[in-house]
Amino acid sequence: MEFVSHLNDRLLFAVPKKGRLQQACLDLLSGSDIKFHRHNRLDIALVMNLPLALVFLPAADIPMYVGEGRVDLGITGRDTCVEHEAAEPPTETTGVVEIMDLEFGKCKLQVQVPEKGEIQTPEDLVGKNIVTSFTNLSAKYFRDLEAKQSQTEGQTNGEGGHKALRTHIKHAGGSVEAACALGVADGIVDLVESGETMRAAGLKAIATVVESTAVLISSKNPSDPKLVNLITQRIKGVITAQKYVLCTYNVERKNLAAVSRITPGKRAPTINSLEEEGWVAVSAMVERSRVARAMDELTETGATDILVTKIENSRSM
Ligand SMILES: Nc1ncnc2c1ncn2[C@@H]1O[C@H](COP(=O)(O)OP(=O)(O)OP(=O)(O)O)[C@@H](O)[C@H]1O
Ligand SMILES: O=P(O)(O)OC[C@H]1O[C@H](OP(=O)(O)OP(=O)(O)O)[C@H](O)[C@@H]1O
Repeated sequence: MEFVSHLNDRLLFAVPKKGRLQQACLDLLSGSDIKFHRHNRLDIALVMNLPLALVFLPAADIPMYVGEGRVDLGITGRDTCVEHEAAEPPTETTGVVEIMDLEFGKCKLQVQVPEKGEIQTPEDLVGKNIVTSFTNLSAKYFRDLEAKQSQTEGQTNGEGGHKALRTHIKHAGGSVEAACALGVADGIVDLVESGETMRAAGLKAIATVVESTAVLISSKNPSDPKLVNLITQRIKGVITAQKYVLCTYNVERKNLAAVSRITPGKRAPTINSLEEEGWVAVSAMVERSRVARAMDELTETGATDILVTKIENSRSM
């Protein structure tokens, strides 16, 4: 394909082609001024203002491409990275490097069983049927559990070899929560965020295998480390801008110590003197999630003219 010849000098950056992480990823790219035009049905897009190409791939496949060094950078869930690394026998991978937690796509990979059944603990599932999209992590989880059980029962692994897994791990590509009701599983290992899907299927969680958020990952030896660093700094700036707001207010100098405790800033608040004797103007970054409370406390402490402004973008070390 003629298009592919344009990729030679470009850093390849994989982003989810659909699903839960995609919109937040596109917002991050847009906030980082990574401009691209994606042709209809094409999974590769050349970036117009950087020597970069975006590759749109299923989130679960991204660690494989990055781990094998075929793609330099990627955004996906941490769950998919640990699933890739848990392959047994190990796949051909040099491993992925987690550069940054992106703080969205928060979920847990959990062992779930029917709410009204006999199974109460993960140990009760040993030797039974498990359905999951995360077969590597589930096999590892139950292998460890079986090893622990054997130890307490005083059994050994024989001649140093891997003992065969007694728990049956079966793969399903989606709608995993239906597996117990359909009689193919005694338990499942699947992602939970709000818990709505789990409860609707009459299931409950009995253990957590992995906690996950979206992460920025790179291969061990990216083709252009300087560009990787530039993109990392831009993305970090966008995430900080999303997380913080800028709070400015006026306060009497005598109350400065008290208000600085309420809005300590990321490093320290910026203080400017006002024309009015004894008064100062303060500006500080405040986490968006606690700004309303901070404004209440500032008012109680005598601050006035409190303004909160959205941060468009940011950059710091
Ligand atoms: N309910 C959820 N809440 C938050 N993050 C989630 C949730 N489900 C999945 N994720 C995250 O998003 C990643 C992609 O999952 P998603 O279900 O969107 O994949 P997909 O590519 O659409 O595949 P599928 O076709 O299997 O659904 C997961 O690996 C996980 O990190
Ligand atoms: O705890 P909740 O907020 O309900 O979210 C959990 C659900 O989200 C994911 O599935 P998704 O909806 O992406 O579709 P899938 O089942 O096809 O993977 C996951 O596999 C669960 O089914």
